[in-house]
Amino acid sequence: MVKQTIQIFARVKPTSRKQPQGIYSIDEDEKSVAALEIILPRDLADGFVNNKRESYKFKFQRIFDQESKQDTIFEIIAKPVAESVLAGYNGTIFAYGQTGSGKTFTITGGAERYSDRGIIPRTLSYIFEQLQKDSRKMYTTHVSYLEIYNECGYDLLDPRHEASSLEDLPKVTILEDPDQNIHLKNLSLQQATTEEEALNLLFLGDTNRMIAETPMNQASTRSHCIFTVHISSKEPGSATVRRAKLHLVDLAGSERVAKTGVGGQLLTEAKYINLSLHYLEQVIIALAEKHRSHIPYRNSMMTSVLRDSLGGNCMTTMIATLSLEKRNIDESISTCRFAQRVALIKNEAVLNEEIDPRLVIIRLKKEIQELKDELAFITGEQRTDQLTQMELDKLEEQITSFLEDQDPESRLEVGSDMRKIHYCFYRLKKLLSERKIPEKNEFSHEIKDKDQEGDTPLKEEELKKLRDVLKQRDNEINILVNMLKKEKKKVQDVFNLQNTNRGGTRLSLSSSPLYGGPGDDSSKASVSSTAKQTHEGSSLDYRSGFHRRKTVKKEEMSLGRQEAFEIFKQDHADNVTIEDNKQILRQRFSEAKALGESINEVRSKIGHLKEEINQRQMQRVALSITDNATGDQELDPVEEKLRSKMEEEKKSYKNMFTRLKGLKVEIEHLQLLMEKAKVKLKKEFEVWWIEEAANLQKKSVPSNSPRTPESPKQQQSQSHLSNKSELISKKIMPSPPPLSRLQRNRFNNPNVEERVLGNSSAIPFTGDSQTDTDILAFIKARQNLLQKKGLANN
Ligand SMILES: Nc1ncnc2c1ncn2[C@@H]1O[C@H](COP(=O)(O)OP(=O)(O)OP(=O)(O)O)[C@@H](O)[C@H]1O
Repeated sequence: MVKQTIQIFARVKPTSRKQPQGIYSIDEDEKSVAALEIILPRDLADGFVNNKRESYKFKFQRIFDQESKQDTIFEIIAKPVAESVLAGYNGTIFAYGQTGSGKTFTITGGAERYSDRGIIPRTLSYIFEQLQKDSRKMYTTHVSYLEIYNECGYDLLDPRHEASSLEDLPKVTILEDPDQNIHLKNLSLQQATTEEEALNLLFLGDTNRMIAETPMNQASTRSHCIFTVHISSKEPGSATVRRAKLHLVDLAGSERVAKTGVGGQLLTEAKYINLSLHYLEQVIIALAEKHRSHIPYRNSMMTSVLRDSLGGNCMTTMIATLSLEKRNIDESISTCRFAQRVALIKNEAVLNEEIDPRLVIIRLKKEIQELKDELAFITGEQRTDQLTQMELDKLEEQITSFLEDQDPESRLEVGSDMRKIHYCFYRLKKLLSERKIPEKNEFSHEIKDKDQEGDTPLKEEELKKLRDVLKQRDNEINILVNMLKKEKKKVQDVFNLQNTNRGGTRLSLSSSPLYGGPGDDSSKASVSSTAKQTHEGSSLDYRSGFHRRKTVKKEEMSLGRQEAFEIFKQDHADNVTIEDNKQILRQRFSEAKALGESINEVRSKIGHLKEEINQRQMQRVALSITDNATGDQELDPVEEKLRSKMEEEKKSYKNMFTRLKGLKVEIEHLQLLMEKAKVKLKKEFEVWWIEEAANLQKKSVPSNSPRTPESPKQQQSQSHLSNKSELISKKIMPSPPPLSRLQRNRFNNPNVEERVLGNSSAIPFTGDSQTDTDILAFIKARQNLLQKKGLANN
């Protein structure tokens, strides 16, 4: 057991504007702790933060200033936690801080550069690297990704859904068993056998999170996210399984509602966030108090899920993310105060070891078989599990005559065959429960084994010993089978619930020590084959899910919108990122290609050198035979030279190979970043498109002025355009934009068409109000863009 207080670290986000001098200072001199001093600017010191204090000092394990890079954060904060998870302890790293202070950047990473990878991808990379190195154990790794928004949990790794809103994602609920273990119903657990698979899952979850958020609901700001890596390990042949979980938590923005000054839906969200963070604070206060027996974990979903991470069996680390700009000073001080309280909490992490009941059963069964064989050898009888019909009939006769025998001393003699003994007990019990045994025959006397008196003492003793062992083993098996049944029932219950809820089958997570988690073959065996298929199917699905999404979206986009999309994306910051990353990718690809070629060259050089050395050796042997010389022990300088050259080539081969491996990971990561940026770009375009259409509508509707009659020339030109427009509109607008019904109704208003028609005779119309509205929206949007870029005619 490791007793440890929660480790607290602080990270200061770089400021975009020039930081006023002396707003904070870091003192690293003190032993094993660092102090962060926040110095209030003069104009704030008398203000709302606190009465006239000028500076605040907070202690942390370490403070990372604005210059700190992601690799340092990983090395110092996350690596030790990952190491303890690999050793079998649970671990949690959570980021806490106000919106925009860098929580997501720290936990997941930035979306632009490979070097901005956050704790999750770096930890996955480290974990898989370590697992690969350790061949002494068998490891199984699974991941899950949970989002908590307004007190509801959502599974971000559901491969069966194309989420377009949060409600599309499977809802995760909390179940608590009688032993107070938390089970997350509906949270899928996806197996990841490589770093690449795990990263794909992370990106799938992030994309689902991004797709599901609306402008009103910036999910990243207003929701809590928990990415969990589950590792189980076992040495071959051992019955002990170690399980550990690593929670990587990105909490919602911690700012107070009063300051944000929000209303409506945002206020509701803010209340939920503040409430759940308030409950988190309450849990932390309660844990920090000595002799406090009740800890209010159940108040919110987040504290329930993180129960083990706070005051439980876990090594926990908190990162306080701080934005030390003047306007954020008060929030930063709150964050630091919160961290100081968290630092008081003690956790007791224990190794999560358990016996694999499946293996114990196999061992016991083997032992039983051996005992049976031994018994058969001694008794000279070969037994099967079942009694034959003849044996059963004979036993029935014996039982009847035993029950009918008036002699109280009479005995039921069935020998030492446990199957017969069990059968007799079974029959007697049945008869007793059916009350078919006459009062006087009730066997209240002890059954004594006097009948064996004639046997030799050695045989009798041996038989008795064997019988005892058998009985003991039977008992053990019964206990284990019951344990398995209980587990199977738990899993089955969850499946049944899920089937009822969603018409599908999913796995459930549990924090119970016996839970059928990753790598637990026993639980897998107990899961129905349908469930297994679903699980296997899903882990395949997610790999294609991320890429499938983009194809679907592309097909949906009409040519007109595609044109608008092309213009839209030209200036978009994400497009710049995509283009930059494309550039980097090209470079990396060509570097990888060149490296591949060099590796091949070096490989063939090594081959040649080997051959040369062989030939040299053969020559020397041949020479020594022809010259009849014995001095072949001498070192051959030529061979030595060849050898050292070969060593050099091998070294460079190894270096190049390591670099190539690194390049592969970087290329994959960049590809995923680009994919994510593209999805985001498209999503933003859709929002913008709808907004443009709505703006156009707003401008058009209020006009009630009668239309000026058109001149015959106008009418002529219009009808001409109208005919032509059918072709054009078909060409550029095959599908309507995804407008809401409300918006569609608004657009269907003939006034709009008429008004704009009256104003812009050059616009092609189709006669179909929906398509015409699309055309108008498109043209207007294009004009706006061109105006922004200074390319408009007027
Ligand atoms: N240490 C850092 N270095 C460079 N950029 C950073 C750093 N921290 C944050 N950023 C940038 O600041 C912006 C806001 O950061 P981020 O999204 O991580 O904040 P957050 O605390 O997660 O906010 P929210 O509560 O809204 O999720 C992002 O554009 C991010 O890239």
